Amino acid sequence: MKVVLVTGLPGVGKTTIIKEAMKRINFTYINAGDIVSSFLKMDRDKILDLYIKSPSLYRKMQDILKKAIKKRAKGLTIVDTHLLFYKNNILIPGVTRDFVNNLNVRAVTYIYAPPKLILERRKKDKRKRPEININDLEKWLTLSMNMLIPILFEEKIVKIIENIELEKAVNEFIEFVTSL
Ligand SMILES: Nc1ncnc2c1ncn2[C@@H]1O[C@H](COP(=O)(O)OP(=O)(O)O)[C@@H](O)[C@H]1O
Repeated sequence: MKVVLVTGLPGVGKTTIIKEAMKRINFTYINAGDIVSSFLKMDRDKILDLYIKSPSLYRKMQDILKKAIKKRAKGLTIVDTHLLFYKNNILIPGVTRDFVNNLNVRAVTYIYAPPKLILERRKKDKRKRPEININDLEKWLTLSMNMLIPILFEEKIVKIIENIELEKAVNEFIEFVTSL
C-alpha cells in the first residue's frame, strides 16, 4: 500500500488533475471530504463551524477518516484532502501528525496556482463554493504552504505541482506518483 496525499486550496484543481490521471494510470482514489460529509450528512462549510465548536467531534472525524482510508486503501492510493482549513482567520489542521504517520503516507503533493487563478476557477465552477476574498485567499495559501514544513519533519517527501496548464500538471502528477 502506497498512500499519497493530494492537497491544495479548494478550487485549485485537485479533483480535475486526479480524474484526468485516473484515465491514464491505475490507483485507488479516496476523497476525504466526501467521507466526512457523507458521514455527518452535512454541507462542507457547516462542518468547519462544527469543528470550531467541538474539538472532540473533530478528533472523532479524524479517527473515522483514518479507519475508512485504511479499509479502502489498495496499491497506490491517492487521498484528496487538505493540510489546513481556514475560515475568518481561524485555522484548523486538515491532517494531524497521527493521520500522516498512522496511514504510512509516502508523500504529499501540493497543487499550486496563483491566488487570482484560484479565485477565477472558484467563480466559474459549477459546484457552489463559499465566497472568499483575494486577501483571505492569499493568507490561506501562504499558511497552507507553511504546513508543508511540518510534513518534511515527519520525513515525508513533498512535491509541488503548478496547475496553470492542466495537461502539464497531470503529466507531472503521474510522473511523480509512479516514481515512488
Ligand atoms: N489547469 C486548469 N485550467 C483551468 N481550469 C481548471 C484547471 N484545473 C482545474 N480547473 C477548474 O477549476 C475548478 C476547480 O477545480 P477542482 O478540481 O474542483 O478543484 P479542487 O478539487 O482543488 O477543489 C473546476 O471548474 C475545474 O474545471
